[in-house]
Amino acid sequence: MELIEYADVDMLMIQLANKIAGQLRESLQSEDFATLAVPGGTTPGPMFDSLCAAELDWSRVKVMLTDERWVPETSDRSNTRLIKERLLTDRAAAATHLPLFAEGGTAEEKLPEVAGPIEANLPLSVCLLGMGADMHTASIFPGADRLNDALTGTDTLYPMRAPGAPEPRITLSAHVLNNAMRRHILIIGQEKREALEKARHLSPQEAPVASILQGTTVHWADK
Ligand SMILES: O=C(O)[C@H](O)[C@@H](O)[C@H](O)[C@H](O)COP(=O)(O)O
Repeated sequence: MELIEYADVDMLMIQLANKIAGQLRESLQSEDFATLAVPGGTTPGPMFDSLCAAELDWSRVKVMLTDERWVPETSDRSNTRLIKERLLTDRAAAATHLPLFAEGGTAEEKLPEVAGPIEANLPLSVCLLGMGADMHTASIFPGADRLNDALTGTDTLYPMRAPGAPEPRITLSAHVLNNAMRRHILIIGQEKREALEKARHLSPQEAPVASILQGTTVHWADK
């Protein structure tokens, strides 16, 4: 794991967006398509605001979430809504969105339908993850019902219910996250920095983020 500290959050968001845009361009030099996975939550919005304006051939980029809350897009908890509003806009409106949510059923029922197009576009060229102070990443939470499957199974997606998550979730597996060609984590603030340090000495069961740290670049700013 490599840790990059930035002078402030604004600097981090701009430089990380440049880095990801550069890596997508690099992928597009040798591949017909590039695949980008991004987290939802409250942290990455400003990074999306920069990335969506990046000059690259977005028509050859497929964008997906690392995980989703199983709520309709009308909910302000919807990560799909977040990326539609802040990432799949401007130049990036030309990208193809591979949805991690489908109306009309539970995550368990809809999983095969959602998994098909995602599987057809793996491995991920670039994977950006978030992390919670409880050391979850994507929706792989400590204490979750399918924790072990998501950490050790070879399926692409797992439905997930966890005490720390207010609604059912769906998440890419650690297997898929670890097979990404390039992996980044974006975290802000002292609490998450301390959680990350702690996670490095814990098992993935206790600290799921520990399962994807090898070869990952962590981007951090205090505020
Ligand atoms: O849907 C989600 O919640 C995410 O994808 C999740 O894994 C997120 O990255 C962390 O929970 C951090 O969330 P914050 O950025 O809101 O702290």
